[in-house]
Amino acid sequence: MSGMLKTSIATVSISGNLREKLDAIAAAGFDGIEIFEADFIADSGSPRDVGNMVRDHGLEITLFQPFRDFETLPEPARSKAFDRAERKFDVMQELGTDLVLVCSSVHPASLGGIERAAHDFHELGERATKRGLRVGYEALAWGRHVNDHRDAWEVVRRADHPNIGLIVDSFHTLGRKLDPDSIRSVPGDKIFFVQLADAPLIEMDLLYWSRHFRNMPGEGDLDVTRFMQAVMATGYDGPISLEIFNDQFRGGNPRTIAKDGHRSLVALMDDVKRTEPGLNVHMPTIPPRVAALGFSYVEFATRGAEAAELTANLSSLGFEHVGQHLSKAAGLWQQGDIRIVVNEETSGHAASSWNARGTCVCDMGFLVSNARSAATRASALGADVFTQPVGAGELAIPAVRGLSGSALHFLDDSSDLSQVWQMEFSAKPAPEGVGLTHIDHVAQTMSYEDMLSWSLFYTTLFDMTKAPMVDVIDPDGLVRSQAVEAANGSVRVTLNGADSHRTLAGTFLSDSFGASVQHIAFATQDIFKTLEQLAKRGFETLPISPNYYDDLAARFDLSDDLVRRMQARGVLYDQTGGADFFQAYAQSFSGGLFIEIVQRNQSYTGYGAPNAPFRIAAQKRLSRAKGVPKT
Ligand SMILES: O=C(O)c1ccc(O)c(O)c1
Ligand SMILES: [Mg+2]
Repeated sequence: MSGMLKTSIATVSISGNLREKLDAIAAAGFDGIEIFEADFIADSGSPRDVGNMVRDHGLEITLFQPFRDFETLPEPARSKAFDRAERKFDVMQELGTDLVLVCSSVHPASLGGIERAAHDFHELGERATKRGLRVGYEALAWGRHVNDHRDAWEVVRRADHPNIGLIVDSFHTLGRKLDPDSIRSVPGDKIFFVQLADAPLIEMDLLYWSRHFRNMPGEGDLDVTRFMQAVMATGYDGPISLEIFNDQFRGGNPRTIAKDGHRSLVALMDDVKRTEPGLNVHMPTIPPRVAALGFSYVEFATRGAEAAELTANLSSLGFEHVGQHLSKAAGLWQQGDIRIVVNEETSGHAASSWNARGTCVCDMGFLVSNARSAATRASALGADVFTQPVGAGELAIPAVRGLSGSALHFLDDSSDLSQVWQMEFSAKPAPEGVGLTHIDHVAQTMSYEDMLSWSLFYTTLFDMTKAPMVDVIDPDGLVRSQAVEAANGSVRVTLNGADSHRTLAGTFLSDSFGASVQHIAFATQDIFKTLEQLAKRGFETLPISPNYYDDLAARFDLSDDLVRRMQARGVLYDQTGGADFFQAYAQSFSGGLFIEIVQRNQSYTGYGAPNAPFRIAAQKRLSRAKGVPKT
């Protein structure tokens, strides 16, 4: 009987030289690799050396690939193809792997014909058997004659050879919109190998899409779970292997990409088990995705004058200092359900965050359905557990490392964790303040290439889904924004990816020495009432150009009075499907952090992206006027 399912990844999926790739793949927890011919040719070691190097990393070579343009050639090309195959067999034996992938021919001279192909594969099977090797046939979505896994299976079936089997690849099946359930009728022992990849739905040439835009299962839009359910239903028990051709990954950090890949496989197989419990999936059981019910708190690391500026800001926003930590230099500021911890410790996590990047969000607490399960699932998905010494009278709250090493704590109502505010801060009841009720969303700014990693992080750990990607137009460049959201919007995080240093997000990214929370949006039920009370406290909103309001009156059917009131308070407006959205901004503090105030009609699901160019222009105008360098 079989043991645990083996995980594998193709060496093309990540950057670096072969040794760097192997280090990253082994560290991420994979069992094996598909070795791409080019990776081994580029290495200076002999095939035997390369094989040993792979095994020294605790990895096995699950597949050698690709062997191209083999089947249905006329003579003399046909004989040459068999000669080429024999040379590859030599290499495989030296490397120490028994399975080769033959992808369907794109050769202009190939004749096609299922029976002719089956005949060629039968003969190849005979030759492979002499060497103790096996051959898998994969239909490329753009193959000249065979481009559908059902036809590849018919070739394999008719080849009728124990050493000839089928290789399925989720991209080729799902990318061509073929029904993955057609795989269910293939006998599991005739599927020799399974390759997995997702991809964003973009209309383009299949080959170009496949070679440049594949990504990890869960990072794209294909139903890889359904594909994998079909594969597992056949009784397949070979390796599950990622084969990701992606321009960005080729230049990315090999360790991050490998980790993301392993995370995607663990989450995928967990989804497969949960969606179709009857399947025999030999993977360790992990807790299900955790419901994210709200933000419990956001914690700033700060010090001295910046701390004074931050608390003055909070105070002008209607927050009150409701408690002080029993042993740490950390104050709790609250209004409604919004808790902000202001941490001025000179040692520990907050201190090192402040040392590295100045005033910043060093920690967030999510209220979840079950905090312990969240931590267990997070570790199973490869997150780094975060721990700090727990002082007398303090609770050990489970946590992992989030964006850029920041902490992400899990709290729930079902255990003593809900007592933390009383126990550690002797917190007074929260004031109503100016009517800010809860955190609507937190915006994390990162470099564009980190966006997939973090959306995968949130959507595999929590019961959260991705909203459609939005372009935020900055006067100096484009910022991509991807929101991840819990059902009914109880937790929303926007991931903003900058790739130019001249955008507001890009400037923040370099000034804050890495990815971090750039803004926090607080919700109110009545933005005008809230802003009126704030004005009395001397709070200043970001001034918006009068042109914006002329345009607004032209774009939407709004009363003159409403537009006038918006203009008076610097309120921006958006509407989708009849649902209103109002937003206003506070002036930035501490190197570009800022606060947003929103009033969201229940069914408005966006973030006011159409307003971003005007808001960003206003922020840049203001920082220039204040003489803040570089923006
Ligand atoms: O793009 C290709 O040529 C290619 C090669 C081998 C594969 O397994 C594949 O899915 C694609
Ligand atoms: Mg493939």
